Amino acid sequence: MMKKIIMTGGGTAGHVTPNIALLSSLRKEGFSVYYVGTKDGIERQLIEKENIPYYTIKAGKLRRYLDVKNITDIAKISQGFMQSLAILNKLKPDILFSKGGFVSSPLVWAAWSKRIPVVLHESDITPGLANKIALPFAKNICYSFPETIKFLPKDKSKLTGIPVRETLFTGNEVFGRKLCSFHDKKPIIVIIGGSLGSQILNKTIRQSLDTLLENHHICHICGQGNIEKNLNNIPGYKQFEYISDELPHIFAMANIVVSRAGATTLNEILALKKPNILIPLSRQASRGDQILNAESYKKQGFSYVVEEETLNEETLINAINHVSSKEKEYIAKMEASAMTNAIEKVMEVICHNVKDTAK
Ligand SMILES: CC(=O)N[C@H]1[C@@H](OP(=O)(O)OP(=O)(O)OC[C@H]2O[C@@H](n3ccc(=O)[nH]c3=O)[C@H](O)[C@@H]2O)O[C@H](CO)[C@@H](O)[C@@H]1O
Repeated sequence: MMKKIIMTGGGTAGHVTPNIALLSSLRKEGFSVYYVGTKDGIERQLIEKENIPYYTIKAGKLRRYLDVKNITDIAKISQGFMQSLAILNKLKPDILFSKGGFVSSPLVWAAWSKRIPVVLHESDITPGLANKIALPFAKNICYSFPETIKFLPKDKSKLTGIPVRETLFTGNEVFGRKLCSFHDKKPIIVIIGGSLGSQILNKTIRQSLDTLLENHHICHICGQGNIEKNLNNIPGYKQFEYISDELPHIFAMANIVVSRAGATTLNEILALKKPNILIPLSRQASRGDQILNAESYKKQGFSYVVEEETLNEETLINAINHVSSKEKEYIAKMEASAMTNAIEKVMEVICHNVKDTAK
């Protein structure tokens, strides 16, 4: 009989693309795959493109602080829980795989209440809130940085790394250059402000554009709604809101990647061995997970880090000059890093849990 897996995770693409990376292995193992996300979340468009049946539930934001919105969000979470139960009753999955994000919480609780095994995946050094509160309900937790184990129950956690989509390794530099109309051989800087774009990064890149364009082409992924129309026709500068299918070609042509320090993108940059500059999201805007991710990469010699508070034209240009001059050293460090084969390791955890229930 076909085994069934429900995957969940959303809010930002970093909670979705590792799930996509697992799809072909899951199918090879005989799983039929279903996805649960929100109606309007980025997960919907990313998953529907993969032809996976998609079910929606309501999600409420979990907060670490008091806010009047907590009341409406609790109502949404309760509704999400009831919807999750209905989906689980209908699909009767063998396992739930959760990448975290607010949408995952009601589903994790509902699966646990129905004794469906739950496997969590955590990408960051410190677990996100949704995963943190899900820990007692999980059979196993897959994690990505060795440092994370101190936040997790040791007996049921496994260091797997983050699955990377296989298509990312199939990029073609020439396609990438064509896509951006970069006709001469100047080195290319690709800017990725995380899956949602980054205002501060966008501002600094645009302020520094004249200087940057003297010696480079700039491909700027600036996030939904962030295209600056009056910069559209500048030769050597190409803006995108979000890139799906063409991302492999964009990565392939990049000489340097300037990026936020979301764990998924970091892991992809490392897998593709791209010299990089990281600008982690500040502690004011997050729990500080990106700062820790970036510090870890810096310590291992993979990345040059510029703190958001010190980011300006001068520090950006200095960083680019530094990384350009040490390109070979950075690549050598990344090449020497232990490749973890995350897909295989996560698949082992999933299959182990399904076998356990079949007994
Ligand atoms: C603001 C916020 O909450 N950020 C968190 C979010 O990051 P966020 O989801 O923004 O960023 P990540 O770097 O983790 O993942 C982005 C994913 O989207 C893909 N991509 C991006 C741009 C694009 O145009 N096309 C595309 O396919 C990347 O290749 C990557 O696979 O989840 C990460 C993983 O838990 C955390 O480390 C981040 O702190």
